[in-house]
Amino acid sequence: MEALDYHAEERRKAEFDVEEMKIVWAGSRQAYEISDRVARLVASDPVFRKDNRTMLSRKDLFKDTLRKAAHAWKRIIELRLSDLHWGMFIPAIKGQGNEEQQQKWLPMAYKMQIIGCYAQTELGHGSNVQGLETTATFDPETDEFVIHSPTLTSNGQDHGVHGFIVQLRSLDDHLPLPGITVGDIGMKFGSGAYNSMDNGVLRFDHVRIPRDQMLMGVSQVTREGKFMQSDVPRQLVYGTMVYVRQKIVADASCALSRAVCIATRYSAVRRQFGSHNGGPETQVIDYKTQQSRLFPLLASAYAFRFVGEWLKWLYTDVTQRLQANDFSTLPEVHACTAGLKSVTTSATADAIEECRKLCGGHGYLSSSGLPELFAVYVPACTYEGDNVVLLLQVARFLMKTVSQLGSGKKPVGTIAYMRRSEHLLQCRCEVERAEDWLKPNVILEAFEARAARMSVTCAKNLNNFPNQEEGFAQLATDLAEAAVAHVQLIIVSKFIEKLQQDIPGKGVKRQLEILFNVYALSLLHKHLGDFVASGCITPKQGAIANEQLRLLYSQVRPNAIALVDAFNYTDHYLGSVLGRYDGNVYPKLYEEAWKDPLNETVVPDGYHEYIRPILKQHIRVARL
Ligand SMILES: Cc1cc2nc3c(=O)[nH]c(=O)nc-3n(C[C@H](O)[C@H](O)[C@H](O)COP(=O)(O)OP(=O)(O)OC[C@H]3O[C@@H](n4cnc5c(N)ncnc54)[C@H](O)[C@@H]3O)c2cc1C
Repeated sequence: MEALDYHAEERRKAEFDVEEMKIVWAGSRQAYEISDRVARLVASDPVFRKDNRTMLSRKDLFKDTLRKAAHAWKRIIELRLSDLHWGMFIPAIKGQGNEEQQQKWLPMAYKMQIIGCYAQTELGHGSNVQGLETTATFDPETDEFVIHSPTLTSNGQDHGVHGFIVQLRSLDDHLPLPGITVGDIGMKFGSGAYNSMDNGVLRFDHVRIPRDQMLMGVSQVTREGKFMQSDVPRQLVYGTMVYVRQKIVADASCALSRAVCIATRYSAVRRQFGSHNGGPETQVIDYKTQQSRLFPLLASAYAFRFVGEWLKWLYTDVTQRLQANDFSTLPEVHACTAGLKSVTTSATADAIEECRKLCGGHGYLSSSGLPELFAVYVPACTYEGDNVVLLLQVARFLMKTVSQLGSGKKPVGTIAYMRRSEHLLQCRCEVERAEDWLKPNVILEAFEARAARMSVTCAKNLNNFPNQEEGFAQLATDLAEAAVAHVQLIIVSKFIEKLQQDIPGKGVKRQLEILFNVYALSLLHKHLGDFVASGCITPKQGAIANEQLRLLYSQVRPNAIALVDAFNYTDHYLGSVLGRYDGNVYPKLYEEAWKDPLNETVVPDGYHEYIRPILKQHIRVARL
């Protein structure tokens, strides 16, 4: 019997080759084949079952996650799959360790003979790394460091923040070693999500480690206790930073596309109002308000995917330059990756919540998959640099660039547009009709002009303060907004570069052009105040952009289901009744409800104890 597909009609409407779009989304045919194979392997393996997660206690959830991780590791070895992406421990050794240390620690870490974490944040300090209080004091008599928290002892000299490898637990019985207090920080946001793992709480009480366990890639302490910078330039650590941020941006496109896939499929199944003569009600995806909330998110998922792809290239480029002792692009790369981390993660966190609302009341059910996705995703706005703190770093870079404009120092890479600041500060947008807003060069210039003008205005306003730091503190909000404008320009320009490539497949490029226009014009609409206030466009041109956006939504509509099918997500990966590939939502929602332990008895536990006595009592009306 042929399987039911409630989305079949939607899929027939698609105007492009979905299989080809899957390859564009994955980045290459090979990447597509690998991700498809791994996703199917995981989906068909009962150990990776996840439909019961929200019913498990914290301890069972944690243990179940360990079981899955161990099984995943076993399967990776059995099937000879290549590297997993390791979060922070391995990148820290790679980025901060010297060659000898890398040779010693990395093979063990890759084989999981040692499992590490990255412990930097303290209760008192996260963003302000210089404010960390744990100390490492060198003892020349024993050739050891004494690691201690909080600050009690010191040799009187502060040499800044450095990485150390400290063994926390015994490799035999997993007990914490002497002087180490280690545990879990406590229950975290949401059910499932980060509660499936332990985020550590850790204290050191005069813990001694050999001197060579200080990560000595960029600075070192000699046998005599002399602190020295190594010959290797400090900037080398930036390679690791670009790698980690590139991964975070790629994760943003995954989380966002996952939420959008659920909301789009459900919006095509869900019907409300509009029935004529007993006919079917309107699919909610046909409401313009639904489209104007959903389609920009769909377009953002593609935009983040492409900028993430470009970041992979940037990582290779930076690595090659660093090896050749060329540090010229580092400030720009640092600002660009910090900004992209901030903007893509904030947008994704907001988008997941919007997708929950787009699914109405059912979006609030755990079985929609959205609550856990939200809980898992939102800390990305905080870890690896708080998003606001990162934007302010970008703003500092922008202010420096503006201040150097007259000096002959040419801005490079993603800030190269500032070379044309004279033009961008006075150019006029030439849009007269709605279709003028479809031209990539028109959009690009509007975004460049907005970013340049906001930065230059901030730089001018800073001069009104007695000193730069005071100005920076007072104007922080404007500066963060200027940084957002700069980063959105980067995303828009990388989408344009993607469209300039050869993209095969019937109708594929056309769909991407439509999505590009939706992405850029919806941003323009959202930030209309910036564009108009900085004089980049007139209010009328803003209204015309909105008109064009409405037309674009109608073009996305018939392709919406196919555009989310192109993500190639298995039902197992989505973990959502609402986002099922076949759209068979209602019977499955009903089935899910009966799995809840509350439904194990028809009379809930607690009724006889608490509710019945109230119902059966003779209520005495008291006179006050
Ligand atoms: C799920 C999760 C996993 C984590 N994993 C790790 C890990 O493995 N290892 C590790 O070491 N740490 C980890 N962390 C900690 C994380 O890196 C820090 O929480 C993060 O760097 C933010 O620092 P903070 O907590 O000090 O925030 P704060 O800096 O205290 O932020 C509080 C508020 O102050 C604002 N703020 C701070 N400074 C400024 C400023 N200069 N100007 C304007 N506003 C400012 C922020 O925007 C924010 O709104 C993890 C955190 C989470 C949530």
